[in-house]
Amino acid sequence: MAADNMSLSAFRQLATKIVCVGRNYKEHALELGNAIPKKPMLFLKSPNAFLAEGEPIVAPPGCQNLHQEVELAVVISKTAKNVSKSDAMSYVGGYTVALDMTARDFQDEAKKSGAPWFLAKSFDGSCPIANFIPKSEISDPHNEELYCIINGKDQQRSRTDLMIFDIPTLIEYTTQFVTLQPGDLILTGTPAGVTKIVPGDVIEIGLTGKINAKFRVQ
Ligand SMILES: CC(=O)CC(=O)C(=O)O
Ligand SMILES: [Mg+2]
Repeated sequence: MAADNMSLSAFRQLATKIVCVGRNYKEHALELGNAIPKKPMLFLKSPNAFLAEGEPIVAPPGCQNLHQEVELAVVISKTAKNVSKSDAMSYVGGYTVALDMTARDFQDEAKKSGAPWFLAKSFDGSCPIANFIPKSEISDPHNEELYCIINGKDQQRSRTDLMIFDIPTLIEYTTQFVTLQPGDLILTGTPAGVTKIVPGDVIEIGLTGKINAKFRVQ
């Protein structure tokens, strides 16, 4: 399938991993009392995390503090290993907007004990995604406005040029360690404004003028 013609279901089927970048927006790192990273901070969600529009967001068992994190996601179009920054954008097939749903109480507990964030970040349905946007529709992914509206009110809104590490840097850094495959996603980190989500909430995410998706919390 042509990389610029991938449907949501196609990249969902192809993806073997969702690489997530943490603390890539200064204001978000600071709102949770975290240090600004000196190099990209990566963690992983499995493809079980994908959730499409129409499917409900459900907190994992025992979670008392579920947070939303809206993020610009990059869809990889071809096998990528040891890619240089200057070549990196040729490995991008398109974009989408995703929610990095986070069981914040699980994460806080894991941080205290030095345990992995796996259950806080990679529970089933923890990555609601909007539709695929072909690369040709976004001339500069670092010049877009990302938003998250909860129950009709703005909760997160930010320019993507505020990312600490840009997309070529993230691809170069990641592919030193991990081979990215067609359909894999890089979630580029969330801006400030994460908050507690409760059953009945309606979360709208998007890129201004380009894409919008709506999810209900069960
Ligand atoms: C503190 C976090 O959960 C990091 C993260 O996912 C982010 O987007 O930043
Ligand atoms: Mg995140």
